[in-house]
Amino acid sequence: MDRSVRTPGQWQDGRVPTPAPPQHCPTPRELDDLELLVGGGLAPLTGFNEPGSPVTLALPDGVDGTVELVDPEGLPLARVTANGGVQPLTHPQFGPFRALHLTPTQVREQYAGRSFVPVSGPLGVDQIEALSGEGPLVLLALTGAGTPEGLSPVGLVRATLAAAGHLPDAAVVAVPLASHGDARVDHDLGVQVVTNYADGDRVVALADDDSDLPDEVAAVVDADRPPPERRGLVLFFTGLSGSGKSTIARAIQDRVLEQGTRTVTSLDGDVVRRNLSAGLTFSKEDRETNIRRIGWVAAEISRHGGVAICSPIAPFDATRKQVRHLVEEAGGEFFLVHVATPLEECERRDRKGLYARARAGEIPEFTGISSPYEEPEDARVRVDTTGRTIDECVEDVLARLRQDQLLQ
Ligand SMILES: Nc1ncnc2c1ncn2[C@@H]1O[C@H](COP(=O)(O)OS(=O)(=O)O)[C@@H](OP(=O)(O)O)[C@H]1O
Ligand SMILES: Nc1ncnc2c1ncn2[C@@H]1O[C@H](COP(=O)(O)OP(=O)(O)O)[C@@H](O)[C@H]1O
Repeated sequence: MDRSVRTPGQWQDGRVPTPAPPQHCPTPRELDDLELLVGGGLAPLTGFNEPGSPVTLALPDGVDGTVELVDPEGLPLARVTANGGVQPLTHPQFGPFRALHLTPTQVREQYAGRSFVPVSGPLGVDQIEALSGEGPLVLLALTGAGTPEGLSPVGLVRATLAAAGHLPDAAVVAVPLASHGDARVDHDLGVQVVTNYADGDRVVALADDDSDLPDEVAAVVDADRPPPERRGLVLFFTGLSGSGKSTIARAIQDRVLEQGTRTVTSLDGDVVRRNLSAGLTFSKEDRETNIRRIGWVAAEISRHGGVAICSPIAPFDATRKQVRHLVEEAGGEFFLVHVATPLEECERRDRKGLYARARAGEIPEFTGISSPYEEPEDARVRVDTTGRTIDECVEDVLARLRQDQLLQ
């Protein structure tokens, strides 16, 4: 028999392959928990969803058996069984400072006998001074989602390395201890993780400190979290068709370009629909996809310190909040403007004749006529353009931007 020929659905040795489990990409918090679970940092916990444990994993509806957890690039990291048990598959290999992500066992091999210092923010000169008499140290940079104070996870490692340069003998280890949204829980979990890393060696708690940062640390903080006027900014206009979003957005874009200190990308509703979102309809689902795409691009722009000006209708509150979350996670500032021109005025303008066609039933699911618009309650500026000049409306937005020190 030719062993190279397999009956479809059979391995070479005749076994029938079991179907691959569904894949799921966890949240950043869950990915951090997974890394600690697999490495033994959360011992005695070894799996997700143990009774009373904050280390939980939420799976999409309809997924209840074994699941393969993948990182955002699709690399399979672990299999998780229905009861939360974790079987590791691959260790994450990429990501900044990956070499500093050690397990408690690796830390034992390299640094047993040192004193351990949990670090969640940039170290000030007084804290460094206090640590300099403590002998050989391991600075545990607590980089998990939501834990670093005023810094990104990478920024915290860079700031801790800069501080270590001021100490006689300090190694830095990155520990992805994530916040679970409750101070008490976070504290208890932190103690558990740090105890696992120190394994009986001394733990040194940092005293509160409002002293200056050493120059090298301050430079890291400044680059990682620039002041508002240099931080990435997403100016997001929402409102009915014809309310004035594009008109105001274009004028503001010109003002920012005239100042010459920022790069600007425009993500106008109509333009996006001809490019990034070509082919999408105006169903609720497609509108949400459209806004999430705009939000994703805008968040990336803000991550690099640029200004993104978006002007889609964006009628759904939950989708707008998702965009806010994406942008804030990227370190950008999300500035929502509600162009609150009432339907009657938009319909009176009817620049493109769309309202008339929608009323005639020629355009289904038209916002304000046959599709809902959910008014935002979290807008920083609300502008009703009725009876006002374009300049007045633009000034309303610019004034608030200046007040919040987001533009000069
Ligand atoms: N059914 C329906 N409902 C609303 N709008 C419609 C519709 N069909 C076409 N148009 C035109 O498409 C523009 C809105 O696209 P957006 O991408 O901003 O909409 S959404 O945010 O995805 O809801 C909108 O442009 P603006 O006037 O710039 O808002 C309309 O000209
Ligand atoms: N104060 C104002 N601010 C903005 N647009 C105004 C104002 N007054 C009248 N308009 C007019 O209303 C229309 C708004 O269209 P547009 O900016 O394309 O709206 P949208 O992008 O929300 O669909 C334009 O023709 C604009 O000239």
